[in-house]
Amino acid sequence: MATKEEVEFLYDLERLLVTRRIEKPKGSYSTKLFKKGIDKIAQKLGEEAVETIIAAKNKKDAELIGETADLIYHMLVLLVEKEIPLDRVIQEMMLRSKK
Ligand SMILES: N=c1c2ncn([C@@H]3O[C@H](COP(=O)(O)OP(=O)(O)OP(=O)(O)O)[C@@H](O)[C@H]3O)c2ncn1[C@@H]1O[C@H](COP(=O)(O)O)[C@@H](O)[C@H]1O
Repeated sequence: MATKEEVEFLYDLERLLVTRRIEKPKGSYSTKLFKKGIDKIAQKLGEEAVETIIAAKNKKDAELIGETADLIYHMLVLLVEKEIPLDRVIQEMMLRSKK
């Protein structure tokens, strides 16, 4: 069972990334991505997806967890760049839920 902190973490990270996109502080990896724009962000998301698939096939759990974390982070950066709130995606998934 996830803790409240774990459940809210992605929303906290989303808020931080929105701030990074506006303020663009030096030394931030997210700033680097936002400055390069959608093509670079989409390219990184694709790379991370491929690395996740490779990790899944190699059946190394720790590696797969790490690559999935990279993938989700880059997905969030993409959504923030496109100004699509994470809520919108969650709502779409809830509409599909048969529960
Ligand atoms: N979750 C992440 C996260 N996951 C992965 N990464 C970065 O994603 C990069 C992926 O590694 P790669 O080797 O593919 O890329 P690279 O060679 O570093 O860079 P490229 O030139 O290929 O773009 C690494 O630099 C990781 O540090 C992340 N960077 C930041 N976060 C979160 O974002 C928050 C804000 O980070 P900053 O914007 O850096 O302050 C942090 O507190 C974290 O919570």
